Amino acid sequence: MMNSADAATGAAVIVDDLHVKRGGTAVLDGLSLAVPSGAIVGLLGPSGSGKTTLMRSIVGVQVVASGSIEVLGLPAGSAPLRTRVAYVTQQASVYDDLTVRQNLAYFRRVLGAPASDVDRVIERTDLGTVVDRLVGSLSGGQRGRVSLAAALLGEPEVLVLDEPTVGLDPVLRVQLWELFRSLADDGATLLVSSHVMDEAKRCDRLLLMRDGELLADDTVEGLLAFTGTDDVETAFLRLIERGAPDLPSREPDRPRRARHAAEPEEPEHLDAADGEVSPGTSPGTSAESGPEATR
Ligand SMILES: Nc1ncnc2c1ncn2[C@@H]1O[C@H](COP(=O)(O)OP(=O)(O)OP(=O)(O)O)[C@@H](O)[C@H]1O
Repeated sequence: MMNSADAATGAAVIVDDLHVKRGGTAVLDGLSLAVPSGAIVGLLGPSGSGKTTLMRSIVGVQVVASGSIEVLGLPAGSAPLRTRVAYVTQQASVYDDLTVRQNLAYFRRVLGAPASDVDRVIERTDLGTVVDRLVGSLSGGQRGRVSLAAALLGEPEVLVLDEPTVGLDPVLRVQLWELFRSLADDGATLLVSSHVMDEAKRCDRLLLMRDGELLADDTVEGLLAFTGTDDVETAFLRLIERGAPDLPSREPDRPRRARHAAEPEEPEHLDAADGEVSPGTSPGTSAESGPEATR
């Protein structure tokens, strides 16, 4: 099986031996992985397994203790990536007192995207019937789509989406996954987190996480074959029973570091509580309180 983490070419994101502490506790402890270009990669794992922390690290809004993260060949969070990487957080934080169109027009200007982009993303996210409504009057699912629309402004090459389908009905979930697929078909790379294991089958590759560790980095078919199971949920349980991590796809010359080896000291520049990076890397982008479309 291919180990995407080691395929230096064709990877949009390469994470190597990443250590992150939050609240003084090791949350990611030596994580290495890669996200292939033009693919939809599902980031799955139970609540608290570190999915959001990994995504925050990849978009450059999380202080990391050690390790490296390369996005499109550049260090995560570096200035040239601001218009090339979009981040949609779990919490919608578009402006409630502006209409859909006003929100998108605002973010469009901040990003320096072409004016025609507003209509393009409205159409792509199927928001045409609510463009003149205040965002505060929309349903949760609609607000989420406004966030996604904002993230699509400027046609970012990498989209990092934190649980974008939470709270959506099955029809909307299917529509959203169809949109993700069309974005990938157009060449975008998508990293999409989810609790919902049955969404895994819509992904080109899966990263299964538990307790800040990677249990698997494989295709759905590869994962099912390796675990001898029929569905991803059972495969996940099987990996836990087997005492994973023992990644099937990892190459022998890249041994996985022992879980508690080389625990780094917390760097001096970490914020006291959490290791948040200050806002300011992109328009309205604080780590957890800014607009969810973060560049
Ligand atoms: N601001 C914070 N301060 C301290 N610890 C935090 C903070 N945010 C998250 N953590 C801890 O980091 C760990 C990983 O959290 P994270 O949000 O990355 O997990 P997750 O897999 O995204 O969870 P969920 O699916 O519930 O969103 C958890 O143990 C969590 O309690």
